[in-house]
Amino acid sequence: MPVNNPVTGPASGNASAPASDDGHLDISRRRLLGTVGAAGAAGLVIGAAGGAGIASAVSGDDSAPGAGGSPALTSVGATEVAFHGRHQPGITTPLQSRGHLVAFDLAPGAGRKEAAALLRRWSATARTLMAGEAPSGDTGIARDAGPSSLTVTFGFGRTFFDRTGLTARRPTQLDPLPAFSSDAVDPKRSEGDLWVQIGADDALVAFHALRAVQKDAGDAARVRWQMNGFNRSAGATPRPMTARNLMGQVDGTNNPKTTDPDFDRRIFVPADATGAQDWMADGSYAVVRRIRMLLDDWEGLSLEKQERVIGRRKADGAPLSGGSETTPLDLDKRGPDGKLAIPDNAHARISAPEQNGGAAMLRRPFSFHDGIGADGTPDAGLLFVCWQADPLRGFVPVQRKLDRGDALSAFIRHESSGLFAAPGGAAEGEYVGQRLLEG
Ligand SMILES: C=CC1=C(C)c2cc3[nH]c(cc4nc(cc5[nH]c(cc1n2)c(C)c5CCC(=O)O)C(CCC(=O)O)=C4C)c(C)c3C=C
Ligand SMILES: [Fe+2]
Repeated sequence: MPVNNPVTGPASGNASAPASDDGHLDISRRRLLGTVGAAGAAGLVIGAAGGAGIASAVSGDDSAPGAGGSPALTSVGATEVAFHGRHQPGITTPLQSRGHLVAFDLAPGAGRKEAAALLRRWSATARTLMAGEAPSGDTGIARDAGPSSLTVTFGFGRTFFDRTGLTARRPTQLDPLPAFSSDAVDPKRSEGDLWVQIGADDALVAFHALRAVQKDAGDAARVRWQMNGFNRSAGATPRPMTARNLMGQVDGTNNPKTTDPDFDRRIFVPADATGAQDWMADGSYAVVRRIRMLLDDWEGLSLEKQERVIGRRKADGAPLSGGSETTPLDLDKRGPDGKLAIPDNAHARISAPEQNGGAAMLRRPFSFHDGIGADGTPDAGLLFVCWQADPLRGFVPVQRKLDRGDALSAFIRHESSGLFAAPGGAAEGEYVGQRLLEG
């Protein structure tokens, strides 16, 4: 499958079945949603052509295109991400074009037992849907579509541990994020006992998963907040390119790459983690921020000023110090006028790891647009999701620095915030979080 997110590069293993490095199953023999009904029909089976991930119908005569059966899936629908693996899916998976973020609070009276049953249900549903199969009693929303790179990722918020009697197993990494001076955070749309991130390359597949997750919650948990996001569709550009955000910037260039020697150390909790975070082995911490963009103000800036706010060219994302998109920033370079080529308050300079004691995170955002306000301004921006082995060595130092002097601050507003511990991936026969809930 063409990767629409070169920033994350080839991702680390996430498949127990034959899979590529990024957890996409190259050879998929799954029943399509809608073909597996109550009758358990011998449904259409797809096979993704090795490597390219292009689907072709191989089930039998009546499934061939034009023969009265369903036509082959397109490449977008055919791509499957493995549920089981060392890490949860949806962390190093290439950005999908649709996303839903949803936080739940456990219902009054629900404790560890109910939470364990819920995670077991959610994991079974995620596994089924990610394989392109239909759960029993399915809504049919995603009928006819393939897995479409669906990922479902689960995390635990700070408050989960007191509610389930697991306070002793709460890692210090879940301590509240510090308050930042530019925060305008709405507590009702922040945090939560449990968090689910859904991503897919098809809007109906993504919504289908959201409904399934909500239904599975049953009496055990209630939705606290929910947000919808999007990214560019796979195949929209002539070649795979780094995503753009709603300010029009190329966004994601300097993300850590899975091929970096220190990638795992920066993004994932070590496999031999001990103490209160032993259950977080191979997991990662997600910081989630709904960041509103003040687009009228931003779009009022000249191109030159916009580029100086970020420190990169808008057209191709190249640093203002020269080169192409992937050329490293030259933070010392000065122009003929003696001024720094990348201004001292440019976002890319301030957030660079070398300016923050090596602090790094894997940014994996979705854009959002929730309509136009009475004042005519779009309620739009970035659902900023970043992953790291420890927020105190990732998001926190960088945001502290940005808070003090980022030229971008005048054009954005952090409106909600969450910090969640996403445990390692579930092995076959396990559910996500089992080591915490049954350990
Ligand atoms: C605290 C972390 C960060 C927040 C919050 C944040 C918000 C934010 N960023 C952009 C646009 C861009 N960010 C870019 C780079 C970049 N941003 C962060 C961190 C936060 N951004 C980091 C760590 C980096 C990489 C720095 C580096 O290593 O050089 C860029 C440049 C291209 C790129 O490397 O991705 C853009 C563009 C927006 C619009 C935004 C809030 C809405
Ligand atoms: Fe940024």
